[in-house]
Amino acid sequence: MTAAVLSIANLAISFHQYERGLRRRTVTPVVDMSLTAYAGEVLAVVGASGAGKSLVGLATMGLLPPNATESGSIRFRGTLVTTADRRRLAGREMTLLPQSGSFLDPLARVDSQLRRAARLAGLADPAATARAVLERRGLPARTGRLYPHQLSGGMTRRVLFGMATLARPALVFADEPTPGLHPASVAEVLADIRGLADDGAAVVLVTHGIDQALTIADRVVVCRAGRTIEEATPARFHDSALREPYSRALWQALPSHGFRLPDELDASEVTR
Ligand SMILES: Nc1ncnc2c1ncn2[C@@H]1O[C@H](COP(=O)(O)OP(=O)(O)OP(=O)(O)O)[C@@H](O)[C@H]1O
Ligand code: NI
Repeated sequence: MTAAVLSIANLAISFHQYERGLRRRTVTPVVDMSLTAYAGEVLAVVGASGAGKSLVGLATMGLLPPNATESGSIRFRGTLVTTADRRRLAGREMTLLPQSGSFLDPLARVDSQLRRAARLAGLADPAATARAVLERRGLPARTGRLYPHQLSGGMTRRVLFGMATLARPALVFADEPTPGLHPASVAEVLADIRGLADDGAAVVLVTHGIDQALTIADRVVVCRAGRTIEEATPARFHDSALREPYSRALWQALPSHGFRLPDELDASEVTR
């Protein structure tokens, strides 16, 4: 039986901002998002820039800024989790795999950051874990002595991947882990993500690379303007099976389909 690791239902996220003159303004970038990620599966989350995908990841990890309010529910392994619960789970039983190395501390060497992550995850021997992560990710031991700015793009992403997976989390929320990487590294990231799911984790993969996601995902959720509007399997992610015009437009805009954009959608909304 596959178990739901993450279940998000009707999530809405608003921000309260004070404008000049102390007038309060509320913006609601996430209106109604629902998704479920199962153990052993890759759930791809796609949609235009600004649709609210990253905010869902931050909310899942309990990392929304203090001026955010949230409604709806988030369950981890069937249990409703508050923001405090999520923070306790983050870094241990669920992790965020961020897009860029700016997530790393620029002033700390790689090995000390890996040790810190291992301590946070409650692992017994942080130093041994740090060494093992480098080896498992195919990085020479001396990588540990380097600072983030001394890493190449491919090395950075291996370190981030190693950091996000060192405690074998039940859930990995990968937020656009591939942009800026050359094709060989992209293939490696995707294979690694598939491997995490095959080892039993639930993986949420936020991506603009729909064509690549379709090759490794079990299901695809389409978001638009703060709502999840449709879910499909890769086999049914095509013109004639998708229900929503917007989802069909995403499919039509895939490079393999010649960037054919319908008139009612402009290119900036569909591609990036
Ligand atoms: N702290 C904040 N205060 C106010 N608005 C915010 C805040 N953080 C995010 N937003 C807004 O929420 C919207 C959704 O942002 P989010 O980063 O989740 O989009 P996304 O779908 O991940 O986009 P992309 O594909 O470009 O990464 C954006 O319009 C953004 O400006
Ligand atoms: Ni994002």
